[in-house]
Amino acid sequence: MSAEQNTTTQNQLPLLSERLRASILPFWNRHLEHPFVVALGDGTLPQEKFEFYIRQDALFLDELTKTFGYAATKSRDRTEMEQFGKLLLNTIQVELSLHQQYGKRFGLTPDEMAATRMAPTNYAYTRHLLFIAATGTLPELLTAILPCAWIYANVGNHFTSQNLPLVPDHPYADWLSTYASPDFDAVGIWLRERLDAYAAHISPNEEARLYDIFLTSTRYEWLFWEMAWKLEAWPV
Ligand SMILES: Cc1ncc(CN)c(N)n1
Repeated sequence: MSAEQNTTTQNQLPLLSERLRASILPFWNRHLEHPFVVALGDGTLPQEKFEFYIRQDALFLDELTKTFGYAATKSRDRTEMEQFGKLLLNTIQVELSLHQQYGKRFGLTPDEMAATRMAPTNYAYTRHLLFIAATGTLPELLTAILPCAWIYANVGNHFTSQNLPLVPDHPYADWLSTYASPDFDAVGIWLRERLDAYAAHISPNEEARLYDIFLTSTRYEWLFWEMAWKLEAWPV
């Protein structure tokens, strides 16, 4: 089956997830061009910036984990509930533990990691996700968290498999290979499948809201790189 047939069925519109991504396409590749991401990929990112990112991201992942818990409460399908449970555990066991390993490598104690305060962008992004998780519909929630999985898989794959061979002793190889792994790719694919499965039951008003949510999460993902690049702090 060709890539085109894969995302569309004959004589039909592209799938909802593809339409959402098409709507933000001008922003999509800007993630790969962000100086934080470029330096992460070629291994030149100063440790201070990566450490800042890791500390913030550990706090982010605590909140992302909760969105999977909310998702399970909004589902009526046992297989889906089970998968949300797995995603919740996976976020803690794979992603958070990766961050803790980096923390250890940088000489940070778990207490120091936990004492980190959320920077403004991280706080705002996680409030956006938690608000939708708590008050939105399941398709809204899936749409809000989809850029997290999709963009990170895109970044991981960009710097590993096809495009740039990693330099020897790349300091962030573990991070890149986690997000380039087929297991992580599968998270985004599954979220897209679920969202596309709900698409037939979504009203035009609801669909317009999904575009807005998807754009907001995508913008916050970009702002998160920016936050770490600039070591963002509360101005007052
Ligand atoms: C900010 C952010 N977005 C997404 C991911 C990938 N779960 C992450 N670790 N951090």
